[in-house]
Amino acid sequence: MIIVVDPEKKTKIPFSRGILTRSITSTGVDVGIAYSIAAEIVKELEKKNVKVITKDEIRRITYEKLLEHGLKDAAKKYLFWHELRRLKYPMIILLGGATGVGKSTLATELAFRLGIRTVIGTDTVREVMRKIISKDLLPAIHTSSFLAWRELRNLPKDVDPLIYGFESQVRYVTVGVNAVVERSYKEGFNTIIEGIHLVPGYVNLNDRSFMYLITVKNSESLEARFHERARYSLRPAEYYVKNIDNILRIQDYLIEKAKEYGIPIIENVELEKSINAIMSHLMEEIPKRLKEKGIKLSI
Ligand SMILES: Nc1ncnc2c1ncn2[C@@H]1O[C@H](COP(=O)(O)OP(=O)(O)O)[C@@H](O)[C@H]1O
Ligand SMILES: O=C(O)[C@@H](COP(=O)(O)O)OP(=O)(O)O
Repeated sequence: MIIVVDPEKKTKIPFSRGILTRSITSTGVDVGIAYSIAAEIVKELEKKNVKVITKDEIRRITYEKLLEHGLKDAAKKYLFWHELRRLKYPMIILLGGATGVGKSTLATELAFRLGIRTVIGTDTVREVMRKIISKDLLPAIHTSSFLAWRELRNLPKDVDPLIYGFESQVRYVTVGVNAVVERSYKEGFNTIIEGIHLVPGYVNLNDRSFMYLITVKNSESLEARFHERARYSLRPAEYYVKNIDNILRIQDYLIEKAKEYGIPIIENVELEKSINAIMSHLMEEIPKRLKEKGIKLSI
């Protein structure tokens, strides 16, 4: 067995091909190729009868192996994400977007790539609030975001009822969402929060938060997602398809807010491309924020 030591942190753990595969996958390399590169590295270490190795040595070997395989961009990303972990720079990534666009799917994949253990959905925050605050007290949170308008009485004359109702649910749920953001920031957790309630201008951003608006191209692709999701969840496609026009009107409103607040908009056509777009943006943005704090990445 090969033992991985970290003299700085005084840790000793058995070498895991799975851990190395995941850190290579975080660069966007296909998991199958990442696994075979990890296997190649293990084989070479065993051939040299290596018993103990440091994390820095693994990093160097992996970086060189990626270059050997012609994966120059992946090699650069590999060093970047490791440097970030060494710096202990906890990120709060926020994925907003209309119902069904792919937020939770992206959140799960991004968490895997970046080794982030905390993923929270705003619909979970809403569920907790529903338990605490009764429907009689706060009807707007006890229904879907795109139906909140139906629970309100005496709406002002000059407003769009759909957006007014949506904003009322967002305003209430954001109280809980901001509490999650604050705790993640204070505790220094890497966290991904995803949900319809992440609306630019409502959620409090900070120097370590990165918000993205996830969108779909059109009604047809959104409807396909509702049917796809219904295959493995109890959320019936019909319920969402029936409200698809209002859901897309909310998407138009979210796009306007994203433009107003300079939030990157990711049209979620292919999962891989969306993930790479978010990770590339993070790789550009994080060094800028670190530089503002006088910290230069050593890569
Ligand atoms: N880029 C994509 N291409 C195709 N299907 C996708 C993509 N992203 C998500 N999906 C599918 O669309 C459905 C809705 O995705 P989900 O993540 O549940 O949306 P949300 O969390 O935004 O409501 C899921 O079945 C998911 O597999
Ligand atoms: O309120 C809403 O629009 C959706 C948001 O969930 P996502 O589809 O965005 O995950 O929750 P629902 O009422 O379907 O439980």
